[in-house]
Amino acid sequence: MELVSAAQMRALEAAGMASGVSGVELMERAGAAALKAILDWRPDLRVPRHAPALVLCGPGNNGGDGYVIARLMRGMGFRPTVYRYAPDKPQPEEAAEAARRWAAAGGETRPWDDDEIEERIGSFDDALVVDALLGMGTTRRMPSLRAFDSFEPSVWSALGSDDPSRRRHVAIDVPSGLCSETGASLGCAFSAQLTLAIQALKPGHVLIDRRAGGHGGALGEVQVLDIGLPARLPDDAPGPRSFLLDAPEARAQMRALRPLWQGHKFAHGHVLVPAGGVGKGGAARLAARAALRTGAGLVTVCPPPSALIENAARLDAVMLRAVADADAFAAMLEDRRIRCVALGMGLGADERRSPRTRALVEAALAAASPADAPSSAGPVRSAVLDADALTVFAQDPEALFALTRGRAAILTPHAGEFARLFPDLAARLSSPVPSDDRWTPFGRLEAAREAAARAGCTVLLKGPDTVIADPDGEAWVHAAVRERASPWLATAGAGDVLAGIIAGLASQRGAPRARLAAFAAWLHVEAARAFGPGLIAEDLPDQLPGVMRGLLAASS
Ligand SMILES: NC(=O)C1=CN([C@@H]2O[C@H](COP(=O)(O)OP(=O)(O)OC[C@H]3O[C@@H](n4cnc5c(N)ncnc54)[C@H](OP(=O)(O)O)[C@@H]3O)[C@@H](O)[C@H]2O)[C@@H](O)CC1
Ligand SMILES: [K+]
Repeated sequence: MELVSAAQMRALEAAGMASGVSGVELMERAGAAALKAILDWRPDLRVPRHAPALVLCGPGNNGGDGYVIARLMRGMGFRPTVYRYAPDKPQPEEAAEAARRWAAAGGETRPWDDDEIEERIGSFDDALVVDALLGMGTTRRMPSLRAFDSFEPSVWSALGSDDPSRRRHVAIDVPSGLCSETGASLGCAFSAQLTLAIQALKPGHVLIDRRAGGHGGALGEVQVLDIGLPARLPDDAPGPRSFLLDAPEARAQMRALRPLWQGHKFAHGHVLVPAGGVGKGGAARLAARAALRTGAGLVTVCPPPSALIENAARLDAVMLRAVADADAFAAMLEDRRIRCVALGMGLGADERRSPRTRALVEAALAAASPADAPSSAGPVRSAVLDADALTVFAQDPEALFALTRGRAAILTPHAGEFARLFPDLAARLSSPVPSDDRWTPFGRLEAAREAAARAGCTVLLKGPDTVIADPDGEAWVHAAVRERASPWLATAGAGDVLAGIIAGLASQRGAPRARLAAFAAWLHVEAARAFGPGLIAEDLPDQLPGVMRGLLAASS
């Protein structure tokens, strides 16, 4: 599913209007679809028709949606009151028309008043609250709105009102104060129990912003409302494209692998996983097993000769070959059947071990295919760099980027490794939204894109909301949030398994890399969810066959 930026949403809206639908009609559709969704979500609200409701309307078109909802609710017998925020600000034409229609229908509009809103909420804790203050047009820090405190989850749980049957806080498009591009809470944000995204999901619906200085802001359940705009972005829509790796896409990725499973084991590709020395081989073995379980034809763990016996005692289906140094590794890489090298896991980044780690990285990248190799050039060979393969370049990230630029490579940093390679981007990601005028949204998508452009290869920034970007700007988000949250993945070695899954997929299909890595993140999370509590990293690879079988069954 595509994640649509505010600028792209405007292009979509313009395309809809060019096909003859007016802006006023789009707003009417948005309002009607929102009210239907609210009543489907809480069918009990259909019954006591005189239920009180507060509709919080802002100065822009998000507010316009609110006036339409208020009018339609009134027509159904609700008693909504509109609170107008920033009443002196001129409204766009469509929103002004929606406000006129509301007034013509006899609706009551009151100026914003924190005390009054708080009081109303206090006296009607069963009131439906519709937040239509700000949507995609939020460009700067929100002033602190005391009334928003009344909707805070902690307040509702203290009142005993967080019981699912009493949920009533609905945000139109995005909770006001939450940046639709990044998910950042811009100072003060509405806490919703249901968020109704107009026409498409925006990045802010799936990204988690961890920066300090925000207050409130929750999405609750997220639904997308189709208001009849074109399903696809026009070709000339601005900005790079972003996608969510959701269940339909995971099934499509699985279907794309199926034809590859009919050939010889070498047709599935051979993966090499360099390992650390004595006592340090566990991480590489975890990655190797995951690569094999994901469908690599052959997987070989390559420890230094001193650790050969130890690894031999722990491996069966995974093969083993000692690699004394980078020259021996480079010689091994002359075998064209090797389709992927995954390295960094357990290799070591301390003074003693980093020369070997660095030399192996250099050899792996020198042997990786050019990123833009045509399919006529034969199978792609990729390199997956994780953990110590990244950390050894902390003092000199440019030296790494000189090797990765233009190569079929995937860097898989977690937040700490990302900060070592891209300290300025990490600092921007965590700095509070400035209180001065306009804010240029900078979130995980922007950070991953910038990192991929710098490194000249694919970058996967790990997290519950994993973001993967290619250097051309195409980006994928894999969101293990809400119903797909998988707290069990916070276990030692889980990252090694992810590197192995990526390698297993890359050994079968070398491209497109960002998409493939996003699918790996999906498999990784589903494996964790399939196992559930008590998960340790060793359990993950053996869950993969069941997860993949499930995807195939769902897509046949
Ligand atoms: N596109 C579509 O297909 C459709 C879109 N629709 C709806 O339109 C919504 C987008 O509408 P929008 O563009 O008018 O922006 P919106 O969020 O209402 O706010 C703009 C106003 O807020 C102000 N403002 C900004 N930041 C602020 C702050 N921190 N604190 C205070 N004020 C702030 C800003 O002021 P300015 O920055 O201009 O000074 C301006 O006055 C979209 O989310 C969806 O709900 C549907 O109706 C139909 C189809
Ligand atoms: K809103």
